[in-house]
Amino acid sequence: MLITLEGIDGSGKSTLYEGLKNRLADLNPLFTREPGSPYLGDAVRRAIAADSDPMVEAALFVADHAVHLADVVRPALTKGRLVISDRYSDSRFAYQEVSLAGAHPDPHGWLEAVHAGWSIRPDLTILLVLPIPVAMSRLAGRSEQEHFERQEFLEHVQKNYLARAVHDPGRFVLVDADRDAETILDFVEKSIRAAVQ
Ligand SMILES: Nc1ncnc2c1ncn2[C@@H]1O[C@H](COP(=O)(O)OP(=O)(O)OP(=O)(O)O)[C@@H](O)[C@H]1O
Ligand SMILES: Cc1cn([C@H]2C[C@H](O)[C@@H](COP(=O)(O)O)O2)c(=O)[nH]c1=O
Repeated sequence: MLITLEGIDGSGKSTLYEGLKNRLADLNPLFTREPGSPYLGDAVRRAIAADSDPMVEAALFVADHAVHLADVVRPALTKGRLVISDRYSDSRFAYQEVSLAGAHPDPHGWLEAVHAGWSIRPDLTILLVLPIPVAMSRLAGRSEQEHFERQEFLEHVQKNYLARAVHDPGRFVLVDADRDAETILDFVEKSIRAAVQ
């Protein structure tokens, strides 16, 4: 089973991901993330830091996904492992539909086409939803700000995530991320345990 954690920057995904490692240890999940595939993850992070051309960045995210699927996700799923990924293809649809606006005539169509036929659909997607001002105040403490971490940009990204959830309600679990980390962890742990049974 493939479970993904999604949400805007600052929504608390990494905090949740780390917490789930302890909570779900008995299920022996494979914890993984995007971007960050073997041998391409660093290139993607350098491209983000360098504020690259949006199409270059989008192509790198897709390439990172391809390596992640081929070398990490698919082999684990084939062995029957539970896979939990911090970010996955919904990040592309939420972020690159915004970043590619103006750079490509049909960002959504391109993203659909480039994933069709080979990418693996998650069984369950945990979407952390957070008011943008709260996310911005959480991100303000960071020493390095990425170019995606702007209020207007993140507003669009969160709208895209919510639209995807509306179109695929059976896959998405929406989580109010404006609560304390322990409460969120309790709720998500229960949702995942219910899904794997
Ligand atoms: N439930 C919470 N309540 C208050 N602060 C939180 C909560 N969860 C995380 N934080 C804090 O918010 C900041 C961002 O959290 P975190 O790094 O987990 O977010 P993220 O979604 O992984 O962000 P990014 O995608 O940009 O890496 C951190 O300083 C973290 O300690
Ligand atoms: C997978 C993926 C990620 N992004 C963006 C989202 C974040 O701003 C950065 C890095 O992710 P992290 O969770 O903060 O480490 O990249 C994206 O735009 N498109 C993607 O496909």
